[in-house]
Amino acid sequence: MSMADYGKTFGLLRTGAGQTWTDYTYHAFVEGLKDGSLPRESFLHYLVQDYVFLVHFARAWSLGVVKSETQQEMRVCAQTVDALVNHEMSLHVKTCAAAGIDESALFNAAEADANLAYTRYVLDAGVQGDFIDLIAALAPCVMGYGEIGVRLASDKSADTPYAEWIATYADPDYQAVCATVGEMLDDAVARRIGDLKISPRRAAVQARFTKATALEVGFWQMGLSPQ
Ligand SMILES: Cc1ncc(C[n+]2csc(CCO)c2C)c(N)n1
Repeated sequence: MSMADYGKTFGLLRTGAGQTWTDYTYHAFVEGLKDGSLPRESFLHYLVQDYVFLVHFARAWSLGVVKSETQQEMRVCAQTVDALVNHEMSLHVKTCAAAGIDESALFNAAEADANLAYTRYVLDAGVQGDFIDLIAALAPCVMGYGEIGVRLASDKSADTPYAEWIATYADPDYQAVCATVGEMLDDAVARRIGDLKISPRRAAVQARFTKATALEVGFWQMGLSPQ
């Protein structure tokens, strides 16, 4: 198993999520990206939904700016908003354009229920809770794709048309984003909670993380069945 070090808090939450983490990072959609067996139609359906997802995730990371209590937190959240809006979404735009789907069609795409459930769950975690509640719900998305990218890129036997997608998340720049978010999560926990392992908040923080992980599973599942 690829085990990049994304911090102590992430490690604790990842272990705590148990089988749900494996269901997410070894989902049939992911294995289809790895060996190239994922139908193009499913990939495009996923990409269109993922564009809408990223719009709402940019809103959630913007809420992170609002909930920040340190300059480091504000900087990381603001940088993530920039990365999402000005960089990550361009892969989607480029790939979809090649398939004849333009950006306004992406922006106005009808949201699948699994997509709506996930993004609004994360936004609500931030509205209802503090910075930790929000980041615990955001972490599975960031680190999960980091783990998936590294594992899929290390399989040299794979001949897949999804190599560019894999390379995006295996890229050292993206791995650095995961490490930075992991460090910020550790610092945020130290500042507000102390030792999460013995904190009365542990169960609630774990629940946020595990629910967001389960919603990632639902998102892959949605990607497998184009409407
Ligand atoms: C369903 C779904 N989950 C996670 C990601 C990956 N991702 C979303 S926001 C973000 C942080 C900024 O780069 C990353 C890595 C995705 N694209 N789609």
